[in-house]
Order: sequence, then structure tokens, then C-alpha cells
Amino acid sequence: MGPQSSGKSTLLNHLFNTNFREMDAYRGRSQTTKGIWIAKCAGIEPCTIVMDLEGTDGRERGEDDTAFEKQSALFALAVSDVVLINMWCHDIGREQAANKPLLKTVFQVMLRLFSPRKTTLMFVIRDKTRTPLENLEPLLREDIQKIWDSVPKPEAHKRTPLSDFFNVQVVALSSYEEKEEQFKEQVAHLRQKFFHSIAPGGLAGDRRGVVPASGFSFSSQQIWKVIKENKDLDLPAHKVMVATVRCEEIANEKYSFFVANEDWLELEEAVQSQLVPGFGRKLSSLLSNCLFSYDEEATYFEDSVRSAKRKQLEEKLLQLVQPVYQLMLEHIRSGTLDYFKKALNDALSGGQGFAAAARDGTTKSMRLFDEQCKDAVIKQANWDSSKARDKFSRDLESHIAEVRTAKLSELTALYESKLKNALYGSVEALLEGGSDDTWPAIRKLLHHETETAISEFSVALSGFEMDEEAEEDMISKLRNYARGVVEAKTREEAGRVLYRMKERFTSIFNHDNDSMPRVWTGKEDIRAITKTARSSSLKLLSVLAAIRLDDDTDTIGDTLVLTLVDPKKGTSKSTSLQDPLASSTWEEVPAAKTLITPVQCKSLWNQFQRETEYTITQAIASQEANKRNNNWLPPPWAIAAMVVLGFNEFMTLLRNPLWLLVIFVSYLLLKALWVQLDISGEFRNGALPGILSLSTKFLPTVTNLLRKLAEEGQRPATTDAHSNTSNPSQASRIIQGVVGSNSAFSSTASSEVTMENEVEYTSPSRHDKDL
Ligand SMILES: Nc1nc2c(ncn2[C@@H]2O[C@H](COP(=O)(O)OP(=O)(O)OP(=O)(O)O)[C@@H](O)[C@H]2O)c(=O)[nH]1
Repeated sequence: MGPQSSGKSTLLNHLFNTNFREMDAYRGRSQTTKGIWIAKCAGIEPCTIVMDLEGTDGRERGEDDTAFEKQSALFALAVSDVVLINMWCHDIGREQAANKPLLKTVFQVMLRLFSPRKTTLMFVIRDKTRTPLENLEPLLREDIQKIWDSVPKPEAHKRTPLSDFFNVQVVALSSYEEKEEQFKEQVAHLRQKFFHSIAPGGLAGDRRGVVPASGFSFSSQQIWKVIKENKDLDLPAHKVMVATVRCEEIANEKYSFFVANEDWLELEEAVQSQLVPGFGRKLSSLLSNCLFSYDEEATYFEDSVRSAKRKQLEEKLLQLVQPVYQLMLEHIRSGTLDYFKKALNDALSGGQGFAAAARDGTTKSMRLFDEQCKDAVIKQANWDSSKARDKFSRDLESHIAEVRTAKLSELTALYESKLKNALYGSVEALLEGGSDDTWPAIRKLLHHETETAISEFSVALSGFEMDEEAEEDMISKLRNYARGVVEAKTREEAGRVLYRMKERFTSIFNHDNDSMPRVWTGKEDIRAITKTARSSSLKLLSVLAAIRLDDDTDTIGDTLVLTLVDPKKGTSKSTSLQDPLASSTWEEVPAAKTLITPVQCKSLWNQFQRETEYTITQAIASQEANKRNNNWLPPPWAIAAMVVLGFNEFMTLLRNPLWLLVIFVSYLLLKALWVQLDISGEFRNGALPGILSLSTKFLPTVTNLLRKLAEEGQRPATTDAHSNTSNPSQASRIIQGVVGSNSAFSSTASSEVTMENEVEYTSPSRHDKDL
């Protein structure tokens, strides 16, 4: 800053290689720079921005218009690290110097900045004279001090020295117009001071109030806005405000970059479908990069604001990635659960005990789960995976319980089926046998099979490492099942006891001791056989009347025998007592074990007797018939009657034996007719159709027969001639003509007959057989 046309633009252009507009010296000393101009210094590191201010004390704005001057001075002080103040050499020590009001303004506004930092005030003495700078500087400082002292200050800064606010420096330059070369040399020397000016001790060494470059634009706008509103400019608060706005902007920008980041999108998509190895590392690195770029950009902003905004950004990012992390945990959980299921299945298939397999599988799966969770951990987040771990643990437990129950059921079903197979058929066979040994044999069988199954079952159960009580319970259930199978089978057999009894009766009744079918010749004692068969059937009834798996000390058998088979013995014993079968329960047999009650027994027995009666009757009838058949001679009285009544006929026959020949020929003719007419065949369909058919066939057949006989009779010579040759076919033809089939008599079939006989001749023995 400095008075109008004091060469500010010229100096800045030379000092920083900028191109601010300079006044054309040939056109008069008028105002060139209006407002505040800004440019980037060329060739100065670090990046340095320079502003060219409108000149003070100008004629253009008028004497009283110092508002803009103050505003621009305040703006320059608020924004800059170094303020160059142009002053004419000859103004030093002068009471009415042109820049005295300017300095006053600078100091006044400085006090309104509440700035904790020190701004470098560099007084550039222009058009220096022969007076050395060493002599000028004290004078200048004295002037400055005087102005500082004269500036009204707030109570807090009453005693604050100028040096607390400003780092005052003085340089002198030769006149640009008159000693341009020297001017340039001195400017080049001065330029050196601006290199690395932010280093400690440099012109801009106090970095306390610094606003980062990325916040400069916004900060400047805000400062200007406050200045324009003529408010106090609280630089620390402003700094916080700038930091807040800018950090927020940076954070938002970084968040948006992250959301659109290809790697993140790929990772997010991959996790939707499957577990991604190295998830934690990848995501942590993405987040780190994002936060790092925020840090990089926001590093020079106010610390607390920057950290707060960083935290917010981090939280927002974590909030964004958390569902993906949760999904990842879900993949880990389900994947590890699948692994566990497979491991358990393999171990069980490999013959490992269930409990050991479940234990090993659980340990391995938990380890795998922990490892995968560790792999998915996001460095920036302190997320607790214990909930997922607990859920996984519960999943394992419930799966183990499920498989355990299924396996136990499978095992139980297997042994139940084994027992059923072992018992079912055998019990049926034993019950079918129905004897005194039946129940002891069943008990023995049940005991043997149950113990065998239980010992195998116990070995199988040992793999489950069950507590003793539960194991006992399962064994006891299996034991009960075995009893149940026997009981069920017995009940089933009891349900068809009548059928079984009849079967047994028939079997014994119709077969002898060698199991050969009986032929009722008449010698058999049907009564005794019936009794034996009935007793045996009754034994079956008594065996099936009750379940005797614990003992068979009941008296069912005796009661049945005494009551049903030997009622006489029974009544002699129990004389006037009531019918022992007129009851619905057996003595000493609990109702649960009773299959057929006494009343049912009685009723069944009656039915049995009724239904077997026919067999006995048949046998008796058969025996009678047999007896009759064996006696083929007629009774003696009949023989006597035949001798007496047939004596005449007998004598006639003895006197004339030709009758015998007549009878024989008649017999032959009748037999031939019988065969020709196929009488038995005709009557097969009933008497009336037979008679009708025969009546139509009778005459043609007789005629045919007679004609045939006549034909045969007309060829005696030929027959004789042939008979000499002893032709067997001819003999066959004659015989066939008498007793052969119908076709043999048909003239049309004669040739076929010949053919047939010629063929048949090869086997004369067969003809004999046919004859
Ligand atoms: N005597 C003298 N004149 C100078 C010096 N430097 C520049 N000038 C001249 O002063 C005139 C004004 O120069 P500018 O650089 O435009 O001055 P300014 O202070 O920027 O002017 P405004 O922008 O209008 O306030 C020009 O004609 C320069 O040639 C100097 O060191 N001594």
C-alpha cells in the first residue's frame, strides 16, 4: 500500500514478475490502480500471492473518502503475511508526510483484527537520497512509534508494544526513473527475501493465522464481506469459520470420491454375492486413502475443526461401509457353518463318534470363523464381531442338536427295524406252532435278540457321549419296542386265531403222523383223530389267549381243556360251580396281557367246532363210501337171486355159443356208434341240446357206417391180396375205419388217411398204443 502513483505497481512487477498496470509516465500522474488487484508471483517458492492496492491519498476519491482506504488497508492486513508500504524518502521525519494518515489507519484497523500473529510491515523508502539507510531508519521507526502511540487503543492493548503486532522492516530503493539499474539491482536483492518466506524467521515466518491456499478464496471473500459490513474482523473466529466451511467441503468431496471409487464399488458388488478374501485389508486401505487425501488437503486448516471434520468424515464413511461389513460377516457365518456341516458329515461318514466329531468340527469352525473375522476387520472401525460370533456359535449348537436328534432317531430306527426283522417272522412261526414250549421259546428269542441289539446299540450310542440316564432311557425304549413287536405280532395272530385253529385242525385231521395226506380207508379212528386235532387247536387258542412275556404260570390252558374238551372232568372237579369261561378276565392274567377273554374263547371254540364239523362229516362219509367201494360183489341174496332167475339164460348161452358172437358184434357196433356220434361230447352241453344234436346226426352216421362196412365188404379179393403182403397200413386202415376219427370215414379224407398212415407206419408201436 502507499500513496497514489508512488510506484507500487512498478515495484511489484519488478519484485514479483507480475504485470499490474503501471501508470504511463508520459500521460500524467493519474490514478492507475482502482480497487485491489491480485496476481501470482512468478518464480517464487512457495506459491506467493501478491495484491496491488488502490493508492491512498488520491485525488480521485476526494479528501474525505477514506472509507475504501480503511477497508482496503484492513483487508490487506487481514489477508497478508507481508505488507509493503511505499513511502517517499523525503517524507521521513516530516510532520505532514503523505503516508502518516495511512499508517494511522493501518494501526487502527490492526487493533480490530484480534489477530494473534505478527504481520511484517516492510517500509519501502523510494527515491532514496544520499542519506544512508542507517540514518533514515531510526527516524522512520520514531515516526512509526509516534503514530502507534497516538492511535487510541482498547484497554487490553493499552500497553501492548508495536512489536507484538508488527515485525517492522525498512528497505530503501533508488529511484526507478532516475537510477533504474540500481533500482533493479536493489529490487532483485529484495526479491531474495521473498524466497522461502514461510521458513521460521522469514518474512512470513509466523504461521499462526494462516489460512490454507484451498481456503484462501473463500476466506478472502468472507473477510471482504465482513469488512464491507463494517464489522469487527475476528481473525481467529474467521479462521475457524473458514476451516469449518472448507473442511466440510473437502470432507464432502472426499466422501463423494469414495462413493464413486471404482475399487470400492467392485468390492461392494463382490461382497453382495460371496465372501471376499482380504476384505478388511482392502477396505481399510481404501478408507485410509480417502482420509489421507482429506488430511492432505485440510492439513493447514484450524486443527480442532479439521480433526472434528475428519472424524465426521470417518464416521460417515464407516456408516457407508458398515452394511457391507455386516454382509461380509454373514458370508463368513454361513460359509463357516457350511464348512462345519461338511466337516461333521465327513467325520461321521469316516466313522468318528458323533460327540468327538461335533467337538472337533466346532473347534475348527470357530477358529476359521475367528480367522475370517480377523481378515474382515476394518482398521478404522472398532466394530465388535462378538455378536456375529455368538450367533454363529448358536447356529453350530442348533445344527449339532438337529443332526444329533436325527442320527439318534436313525440309529433307533435301525435297531428297531433290526429287532422287528429278527422277531416278527420268528414269533409268527413260533405262535403258529402253538405248543407248551411256545412262550418259553418266544421269551428266549426276545431276550436273545434284545440283548444282541442292545449291546450293538450301546456301542453305537457311546459315540454320542450321552449322560447315563439318557442312554438308559433310550436302551429301555428299545427294549420296550422289542416287547411291543412281540406283543403286536401276538395280537395280530390272536386276531385270526379262528383261522389258525381251523388250519391246524385241517392239517392234523387230513394228514397222518408222517404228514402224508390221509385216505379214509375205513380203518382210521376218526373220533381219536378229531380229538387230537381239536386238542391241538385248543392249545393254539390257549397260547394266543394271553401275552406271556414275563411268565406263563396262568391256568388258561387247563381251564380251556377242562371246560371245552373234557367237560366231564371239568364238571366233576368244579361240580356245581359256574362256567369258568363265563368271564371277561382270566385269573392271574392282567387285562393288558389278555388277548382273548374266556367268553371269547368259548364263543370261538363253538364257532370252530361248527366250522370243522363239515370236515369230520366228510371224512366219515368218505370212509363209509370207501368201505362200500371196496366191497364190489353184490350181496349174497342178490347172487342167489341172479343164479335162480338167470339159470335159463345161462343155459341158452351154453347151448348156442353163437349168441356170444352176436352180443360181441352188437357191442362193437354200439361202441362204434358211440365213438362216431361222440355221445359223451354231445351231452357235455346239457341233455336237451345233446338229444337234439344226436337226433340230427344219428341217421347220417348210421348210413355212413353201413356204407363203409359195405365198401369194405366189396373188396375181399384186394384185401386178401394185400393181406398176403401183410401190409400194416392196410390193417391200420381197417381198424381205423371202425374205431378211428370221423374224418377216417369221409371219402374226401381217405387220401389224407392214407398219407397219415404212411407217415404213421414208421412207428407201428404207436399204432398199437392207439389201438
Ligand atoms: N520518482 C519515481 N517515480 C517512479 C518510481 N517508480 C515508478 N515511478 C513512476 O511513477 C509513476 C507511477 O507509477 P505506478 O507504478 O503506476 O504507481 P502506482 O503507485 O502504482 O499508481 P496507482 O496505481 O495509480 O496508485 C510511473 O510513471 C512510474 O514510472 C520511482 O522509484 N521513483
